[in-house]
Amino acid sequence: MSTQIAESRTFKADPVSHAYSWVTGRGLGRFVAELPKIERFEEQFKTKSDRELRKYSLGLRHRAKSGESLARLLPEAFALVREAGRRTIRMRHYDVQLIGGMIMFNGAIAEMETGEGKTLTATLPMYLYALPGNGAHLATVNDYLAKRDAEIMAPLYEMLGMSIGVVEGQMPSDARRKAYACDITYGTSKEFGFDFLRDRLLIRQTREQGLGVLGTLMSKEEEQNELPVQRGAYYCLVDEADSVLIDDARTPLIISSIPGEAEERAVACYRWAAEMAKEFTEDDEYEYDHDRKSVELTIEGRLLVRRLAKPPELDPVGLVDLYDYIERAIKVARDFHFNQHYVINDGEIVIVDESTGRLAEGRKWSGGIHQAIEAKEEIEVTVATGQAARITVQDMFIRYPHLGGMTGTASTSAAEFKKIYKINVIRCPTNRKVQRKIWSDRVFGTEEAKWEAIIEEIRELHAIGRPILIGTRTIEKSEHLAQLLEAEGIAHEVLNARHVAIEAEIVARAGAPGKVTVATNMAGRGTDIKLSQEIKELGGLHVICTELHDSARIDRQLVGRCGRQGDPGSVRQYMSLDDDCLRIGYGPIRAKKLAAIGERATGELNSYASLFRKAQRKIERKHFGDRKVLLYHEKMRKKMHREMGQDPYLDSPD
Ligand SMILES: Nc1ncnc2c1ncn2[C@@H]1O[C@H](COP(=O)(O)OP(=O)(O)OP(=O)(O)O)[C@@H](O)[C@H]1O
Repeated sequence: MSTQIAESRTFKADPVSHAYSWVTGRGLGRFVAELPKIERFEEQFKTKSDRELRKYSLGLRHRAKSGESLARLLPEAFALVREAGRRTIRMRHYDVQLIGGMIMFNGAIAEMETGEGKTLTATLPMYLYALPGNGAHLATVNDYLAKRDAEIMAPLYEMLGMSIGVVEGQMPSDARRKAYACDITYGTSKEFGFDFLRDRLLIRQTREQGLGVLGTLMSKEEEQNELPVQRGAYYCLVDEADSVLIDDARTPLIISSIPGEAEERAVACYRWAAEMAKEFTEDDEYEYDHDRKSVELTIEGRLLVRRLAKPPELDPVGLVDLYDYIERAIKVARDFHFNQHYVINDGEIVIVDESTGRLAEGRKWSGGIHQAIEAKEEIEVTVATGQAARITVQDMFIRYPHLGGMTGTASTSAAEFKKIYKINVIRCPTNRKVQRKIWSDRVFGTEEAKWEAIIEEIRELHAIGRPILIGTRTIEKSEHLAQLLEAEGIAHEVLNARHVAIEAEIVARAGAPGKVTVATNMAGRGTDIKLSQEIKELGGLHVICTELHDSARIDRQLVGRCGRQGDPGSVRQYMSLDDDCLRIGYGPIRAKKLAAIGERATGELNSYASLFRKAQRKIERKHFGDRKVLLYHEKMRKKMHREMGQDPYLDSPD
């Protein structure tokens, strides 16, 4: 299949009429041709009892296990799932959702507009791939979505005799094994990846009949007769495929080896330095380089390090190392802030991705920064020990012989998907015509002028009762906007992606009359915003984008919160000449010049809008380049390991 992105097509709303009136084009034609076959089976299934449907499903399973191709079984399987959906959860898959399901079945990424019902669409390929009994996995971006989606869809699967399991963080091994033993398993890519690594370590340990690294990693009970939890990789459907396969591609999942004496000493150093950092003041004991964001102790600072009281564990540590620990502790105290750069979940530091505002689970800062922050926050210091096992998110998914994806925003990265994963992106038509109105961009000279105009727009729309959702680039900026709203006396909610479950509920209510919600772009992603008739008549939800992100995909995520399922809605993009994206895209010199123009200007500078989008494309190209380099290095690393007869996942250097 070649990379084909079909142009937008107009469809008749499915529940109203069975007849579909689209212009078939390249890429979609063969899927459209399957629809009448599915409908014929559906007619037949409508007359069957629940028991008969289940029996039919068992028959399909038997045929798949006997080697009948899944592609041949597709019309029957999809018709069964559609009928089960209608009976159990009162949702009959739209024709466009059947097309989405076929795209995902065929190893491609279905790009479906936000709100088009990806959760329901996923049941189609998941059921079909579960038939042969090798297990079908659905990877979501967080535990909350895995659990929520599995719970919603469970009655549908169960009616067809399929078992469904969820893998969550903090789950014991036997519960994990049970979840993987199910026909269908929902979980995050992080959990799937760590389970793969733990199993691999276990298998090696069993083979070597020794305790080795893992012997000490596991508890006593686990040591006895521990079995792998996974059954191997067969089919994985990746939800929010752009975010997982592209944004998180570089994230390595790492299992560390056991700390020894040296690591215990390192913990003592981090803790001591964190406690002592406050004794040092800028320009007296240390100098701070604002461009490089680095800290260097002065002579006085070094003398102070010598004088400070130290616990006995630090006796063997050289002075030069102690200077490093102190410099790092000062840097962390100055530059890394709780609730802005990181949050603490279950006693662990979780990085807040500054470009998306999303929690970057599993990611760590390097160069001892992560540990220095842990010491500052007085939580367990996870010393950087040797790696017992590692895999990148990219590698983990490449292992699945059958891979599919779904997302609202992939086509801007279609070339990258093709190049890195050899996977196509196919855009799915919408069930109802998109009614979202894109209001013209507004560009201002300074951030201050921009905020003023934003507040003005909020005030006007709020006065007529329209709900407004405002997306900011960082948590800090969302808090700044919140203060401005406070000063205006406009009641609002602020979401910073800290509590995924609660925030999903708040986003769900963002469409209520007069609601003003401020959020980083990723907060509440995957949550449906329902509108009342009254709000629809007012024009629906209005979305304000306060700045361009490093990637157009992330902007589109926010845009997609309104105009869902044919609802009315509007969007406006704001920019200012001192925005981060100009600095990152064009470098500090040109950015300074632009900012100076902005300082002098008055009123709106809307003709500059294209300059911002150009900067964004430059940043996207740079990130794509970085990811290609990563892929090359990973490939070379694995090749080297294989040539040396080693396991690329277990024998990695630090
Ligand atoms: N075939 C259907 N019949 C009735 N309701 C449906 C159907 N498909 C989806 N829906 C409803 O549409 C809403 C949106 O679905 P869902 O949240 O899965 O969309 P989404 O594509 O995942 O959105 P996002 O991209 O924002 O995550 C839900 O309330 C769901 O119940």
